[in-house]
Amino acid sequence: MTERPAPLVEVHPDADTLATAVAGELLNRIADAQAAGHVPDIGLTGGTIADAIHREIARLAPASGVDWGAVTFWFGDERYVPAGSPDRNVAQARAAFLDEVGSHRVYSAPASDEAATVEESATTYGDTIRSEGRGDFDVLMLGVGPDGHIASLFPGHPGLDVVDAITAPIVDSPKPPPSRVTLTFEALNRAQSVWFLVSGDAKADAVRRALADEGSLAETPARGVAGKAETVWFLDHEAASAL
Ligand SMILES: O=C1O[C@H](COP(=O)(O)O)[C@@H](O)[C@H](O)[C@H]1O
Repeated sequence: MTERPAPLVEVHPDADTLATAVAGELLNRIADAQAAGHVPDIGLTGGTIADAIHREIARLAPASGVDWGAVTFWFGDERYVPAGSPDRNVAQARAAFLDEVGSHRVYSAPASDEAATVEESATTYGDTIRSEGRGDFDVLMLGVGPDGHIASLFPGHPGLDVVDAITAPIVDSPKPPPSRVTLTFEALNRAQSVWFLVSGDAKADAVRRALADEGSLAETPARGVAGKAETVWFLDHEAASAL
């Protein structure tokens, strides 16, 4: 990775205030990009704090001035399960805000009833990124697991070693469901802004390891991603408690 700005840490009192702050900041970024004549590419994530942020986006959307037809949404990872499954990250985001705001520029890896294999799903998603996107996210949001995983890049997992590809199939994820598609480090590190979203004391040690001066990417995959223009860790007090 080329030299990147040092990460910033922004600590909020609790998960609710964190969600409101991130949602408001994202809406501002999208509106500013659109005002400058740009159609931003935004990377979404799954997970608990992401869901709270998405619901805040829906609440704040009417006053945001965002043109929902002029912003493209992607997912850092997706679960290879049937399209109707609530386990799909895209299903979670659609239910929380995408359907409500009427966003149609939404891309995720094909579901298990849309692609014959998880490998095919990963290849198709990579092709879609090349054909429909710039491959350079304006803002990429990433949840972080208690083990330090981001997207579907898990500690000690072969997915960490994929190079020369922007997507990878994951067949034995330690967190269910086992079959997933993830963006690789190579793709994640093309983002201008990377925002890590973390709440709860169960993740405090992962946050500490990710931000420590020394440490291994194999143990804490979150260490392997940084934005070209900025990296911000949005934390609540509990997630920041080991810093
Ligand atoms: O499996 C996943 O987990 C992480 C974090 O989820 P959380 O429930 O611990 O918040 C998420 O960022 C990732 O996109 C997802 O597929």
